[in-house]
Amino acid sequence: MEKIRVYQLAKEIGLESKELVTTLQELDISVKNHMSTLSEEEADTVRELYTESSAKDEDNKDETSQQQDEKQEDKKEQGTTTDKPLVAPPITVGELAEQIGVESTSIITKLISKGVMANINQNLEEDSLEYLAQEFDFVVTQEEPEEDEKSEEDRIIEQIRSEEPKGEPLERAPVVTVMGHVDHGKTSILDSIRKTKSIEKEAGGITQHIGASRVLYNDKTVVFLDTPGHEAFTEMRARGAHVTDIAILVVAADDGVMPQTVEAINHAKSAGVPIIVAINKTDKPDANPDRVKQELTEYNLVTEEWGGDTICVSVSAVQNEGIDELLEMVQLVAEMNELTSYPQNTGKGTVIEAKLDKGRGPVATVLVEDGTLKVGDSVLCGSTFGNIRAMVDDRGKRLKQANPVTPVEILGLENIPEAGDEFQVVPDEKMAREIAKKKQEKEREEKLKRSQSVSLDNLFDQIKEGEQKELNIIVKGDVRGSVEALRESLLKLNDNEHEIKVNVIHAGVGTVSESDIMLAVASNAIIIGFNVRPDPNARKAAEREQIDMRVYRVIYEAIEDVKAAMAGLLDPEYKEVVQGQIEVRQLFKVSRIGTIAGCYVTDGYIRNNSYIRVIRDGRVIHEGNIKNLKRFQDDVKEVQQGYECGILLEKFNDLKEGDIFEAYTYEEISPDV
Ligand SMILES: Nc1nc2c(ncn2[C@@H]2O[C@H](COP(=O)(O)OP(=O)(O)OP(=O)(O)O)[C@@H](O)[C@H]2O)c(=O)[nH]1
Repeated sequence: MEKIRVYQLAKEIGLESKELVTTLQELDISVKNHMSTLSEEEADTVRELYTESSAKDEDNKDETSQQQDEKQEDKKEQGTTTDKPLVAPPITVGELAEQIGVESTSIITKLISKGVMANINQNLEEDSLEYLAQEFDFVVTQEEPEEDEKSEEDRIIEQIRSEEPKGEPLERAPVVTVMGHVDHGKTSILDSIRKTKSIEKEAGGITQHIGASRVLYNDKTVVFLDTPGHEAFTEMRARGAHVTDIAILVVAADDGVMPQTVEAINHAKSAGVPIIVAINKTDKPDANPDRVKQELTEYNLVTEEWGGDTICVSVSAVQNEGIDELLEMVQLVAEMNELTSYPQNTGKGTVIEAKLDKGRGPVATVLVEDGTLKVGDSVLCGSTFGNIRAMVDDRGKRLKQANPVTPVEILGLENIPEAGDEFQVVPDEKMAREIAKKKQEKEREEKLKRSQSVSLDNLFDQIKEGEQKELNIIVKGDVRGSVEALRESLLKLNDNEHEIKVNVIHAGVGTVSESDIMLAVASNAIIIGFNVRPDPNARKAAEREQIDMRVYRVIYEAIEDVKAAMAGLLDPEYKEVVQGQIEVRQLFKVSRIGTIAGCYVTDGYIRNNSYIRVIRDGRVIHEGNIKNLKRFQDDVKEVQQGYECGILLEKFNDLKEGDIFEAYTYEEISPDV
């Protein structure tokens, strides 16, 4: 039987897709969004309804809301406030999802069923929040910070915002990030979109690479962030910025789902950003889009033609094919999420990138997400400030003012802000300077206090204090089998009666990378590695961001540690401290002695009593002791970074050039007083 998509039927009967989705849901016809399909019969019912009886429709609505009211009453009666999560407004859909541990899409769906259209970056109104509290079992607190605890900055910004929103909301352009595995064609898709749809075609300008660019499709603008990949996306998120509205996941049709595809899926999901799949390279003879769709189902991305609600578009970036449909889908999803802004508000938004230009001083590209930014405005931008001296858009055009959502390069800041920093127009420069100074001090203090990120050591205390209701874990391992085994065992911990829920937000094969650390920061997660080590940059990032990262060689031990931490029984007396990284450059086989490794200390130092982990291609292949540490002919106690040395390991000779030794030791943890 012929099937029809919701948006097609909506077009046919002259309705907005979202209105039709709401009506269908009220009629108990199971649809998720505009891409869901309807049977001929269901479509006919709807057609009849719209031609015959709109009154009946109204009745249905009343009934549903009455039922909902009753349900809410019931819940109110049963409701206790003891162990429910506390949620304090103002809060966005995305933040709420994170706080109460549900998918943002579930919240959005619930809101739609109540006739409220929201996207994940939208602040929830009191009514909606109360309604969601009933549905998801949390408690809304009105906990405002004590008046005198509020910083000057909060007070001023609050005052500015208290007069908002001003005027009517206007539809705003969606902001899109392209993600996917290396070489699957992210840049090619972006290029093809820009080449065929760039606004410059109409305006005659020249594209400037300022970090984000606009394209025009169906007379509507779509903003693309120029740096593809989930790393940049999550780095911004880790800094608290929620810029992306939609993620395009690029998967090459001849290669299928690869490790970074999975990473991108999990990064987008944990941010609650809707995913549109672009199956690329469909021009290749060995392209197999069906295999890609099949593989995606493993990650709960089921294409709508197979009954799911994931939009998959076949494209060929090199032949510019499918690009129109891809943009059409982006606009449909944007329409469903009802992205709006208030151009009459004071300008605010997010920094996309920033640099120091020799001639022009600090230059930042910002996305104006709400309000209007004008030349001459005083702005607070992260912990710096300034007066906007000039603005240039992505076509190299000088602007006097910028509306949402325009990417603009701004000049006039005192210092270089960071990507992900928020900017806000404030009444005058003096105020901006004062607030910025206070903000810098506060940031310094906060940096010192930042040990509050979750760790197995403080988990139990946080559970007791009600701060932690779930434990997010990122699992990395050497082979898929062990990653899956570890993931499943961790999830089984949910069967026990612990007061905390374990979520594995990402599980992947390979070393722990910097992007895993960023995901951990953005999602307040710990990292468990199995037979893999972090790369040096990841280790430094984990230290800087104070992420709890643990590496095991036995699955059972990892599970036991998490279990013990949940029960408050983890009582580590020692912690591992990495001393240095050493590269094996040459091997000397000496009979009766063994293999001596000619090494170079690339980072830190090594001692003759260090423990050594031998790492090959990111995998741990041996752990043990040093038998001999030498500089030339002499035994030495320590060798520092930048020096060569000879190392003979105890009980291990199966070395290869290029192996990495990680030197480490254990330090006693002084008991808390
Ligand atoms: N045949 C064919 N080749 C494509 C298509 N899209 C991209 N390629 C090729 O695939 C290779 C990788 O494309 P990129 O666009 O650089 O891929 P990417 O995902 O941005 O790669 P990284 O930036 O390295 O992560 C290039 O050689 C492209 O020419 C396509 O639709 N068809």
